Amino acid sequence: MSDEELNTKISLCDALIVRSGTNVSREVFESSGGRLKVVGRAGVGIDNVDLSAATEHGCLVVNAPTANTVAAAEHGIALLTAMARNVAQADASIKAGKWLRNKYVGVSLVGKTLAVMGFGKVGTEVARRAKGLGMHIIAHDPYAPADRAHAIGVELVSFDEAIATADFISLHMPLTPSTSKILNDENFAKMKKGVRIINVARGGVIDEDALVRALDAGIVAQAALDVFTIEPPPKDNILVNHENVTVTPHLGASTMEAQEGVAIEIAEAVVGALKGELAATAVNAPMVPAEVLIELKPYVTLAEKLGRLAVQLVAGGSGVKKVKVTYASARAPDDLDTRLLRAMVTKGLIEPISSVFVNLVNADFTAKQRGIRISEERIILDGSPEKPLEIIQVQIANVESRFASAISESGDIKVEGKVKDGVPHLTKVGSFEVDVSLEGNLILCRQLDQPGLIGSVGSILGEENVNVNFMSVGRTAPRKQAVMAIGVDEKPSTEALKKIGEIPAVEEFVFLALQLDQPGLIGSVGSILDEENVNVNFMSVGRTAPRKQTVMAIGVDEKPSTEAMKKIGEIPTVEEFAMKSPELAPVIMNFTVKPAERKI
Ligand SMILES: NC(=O)C1=CN([C@@H]2O[C@H](COP(=O)(O)OP(=O)(O)OC[C@H]3O[C@@H](n4cnc5c(N)ncnc54)[C@H](O)[C@@H]3O)[C@@H](O)[C@H]2O)C=CC1
Ligand SMILES: O=C(O)C(=O)COP(=O)(O)O
Repeated sequence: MSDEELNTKISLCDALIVRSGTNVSREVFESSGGRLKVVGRAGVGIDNVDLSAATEHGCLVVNAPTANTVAAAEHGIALLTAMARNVAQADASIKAGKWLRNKYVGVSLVGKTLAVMGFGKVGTEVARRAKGLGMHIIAHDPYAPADRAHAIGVELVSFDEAIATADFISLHMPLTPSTSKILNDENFAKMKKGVRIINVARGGVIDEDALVRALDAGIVAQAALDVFTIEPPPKDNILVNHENVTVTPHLGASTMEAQEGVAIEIAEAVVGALKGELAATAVNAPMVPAEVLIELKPYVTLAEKLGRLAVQLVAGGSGVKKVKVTYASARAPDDLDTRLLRAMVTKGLIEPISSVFVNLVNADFTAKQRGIRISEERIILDGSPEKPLEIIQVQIANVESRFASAISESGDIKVEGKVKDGVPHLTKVGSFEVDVSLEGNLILCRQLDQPGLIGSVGSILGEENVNVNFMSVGRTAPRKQAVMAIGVDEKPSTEALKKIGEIPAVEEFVFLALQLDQPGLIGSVGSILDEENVNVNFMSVGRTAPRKQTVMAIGVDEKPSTEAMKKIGEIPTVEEFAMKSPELAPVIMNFTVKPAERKI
């Protein structure tokens, strides 16, 4: 596809898998209209993917970092040996009808010094193989641990020492702003006369014009290049046509084995990412191992809900700028990765007040863009660190609240929660202790503590058919002020909320939506049938738990058209459905709908 074609078609895609030849630019993310969720790079180098744009759009980027390592290293060795013995040039001359034994006298490798620049995966494998050829290996890598190098008999040296002492220099660092054109006129001048250069990393790490000058001046005797600043290079490229340069068209990863390996590695990573799993090879998001993720799952939900709750307590007009998240845990700080939790608090804080989609990838970016500063604090508890966390607390500073009781002694909006039996609970609002599971929506209500109040609120909600799933009252002292937290499945009508506000003992109250509204399933099915003039004579919904899976049974007088059935099947929340033949009518339907567990 051309760039234009990719930009046009990308809005139809949830995922994109590329090699180095596709430029995944900012325009690609912008053209995707938010649909693109993951970019998979079937290889190592991600310099062809605009990572900042991906991050800003909440699009995960994953790569396949290991499956082509050996292929790239083998190609590096192939270029090294081919260059030293003029294999490519000699081959071309013979095919041109010549027999030039004197012209193509080579150099030996044994005993020569090879500088491996970038001692990562490929660099290490090149070093191992070159040792087998009897070469002396030095390496330069500012981030590689010296003991890993020592373990395979390689000495880590400074950049200047590496380039000044080497007979051969092999490049294996990524292309970044700090490695761009790192081999330039100044550095070629420091090299041993007659040095030979191999590049299977990225063309951009060499200043190609400077390399031509160094070749012409005899500083560099030969170069072998698999990669170029512009790929494919223009036909009249001086470097490509230079006598002393051996070139291949970016073949480092191109073996049958490596391509099969990266294909599998990237397919698994992309499928995992689309299922919402965190990829182990994520490039622009924290990598969280699967076992940590399982353990943190309920805390992740708690963090998001606390953020969602806290921001809805902020009075309109007061901007959220400073947020503090406090984690109380018996675990040592480096034993608890809070990046995921912080990202989820951010998601909870931002989503109710904007249309931005926030995920682990763009949480920090989005917060920064909106000028929200999120700081974190740890409280180390005594005791056994079986649970990763005891308490998560979210505080919003310098704001007014719609619910004055949410303001703590320190003047901040403060909410606190715990995970109990795997379920997130709200345990504190301001300085009031409460205990309410954060499964549905929430009504917070401050009242004078007096008998009969719970009953009044309960019956207003009951009349409205609003299911109360949890209720908890925390008070400062008996018959003084109390905060009542009521968990409700549905949003009560404005009328019902007004009635609650009118109960004389209620001093203030607030309704907080903790989950995004789901599309009305009953309404969707109903209107499809209505359009078709199909009379619905019965409808019943039974569910296992609020907002979980539901089975809906619909009695209809007429048989809906195939078209209508198809439309029902296409409603996104419908997982499966079937129609019993109307010929079997009358059908006696028996439903056993378990009442939702009530605490009052
Ligand atoms: N020609 C081809 O087909 C292939 C090319 N590659 C390229 O090879 C390079 C290396 O890949 P891997 O070894 O898998 O990556 P890697 O991430 O394992 O290793 C890169 C190493 O470079 C080091 N490094 C970073 N900045 C440096 C600097 N300024 N000076 C020296 N070292 C520095 C890093 O610390 C790291 O150890 C990448 O550029 C990659 O894109 C990889 C596979 C195939
Ligand atoms: O993995 C890399 O970094 C490579 O350079 C391989 O690129 P390719 O997938 O062969 O276009």
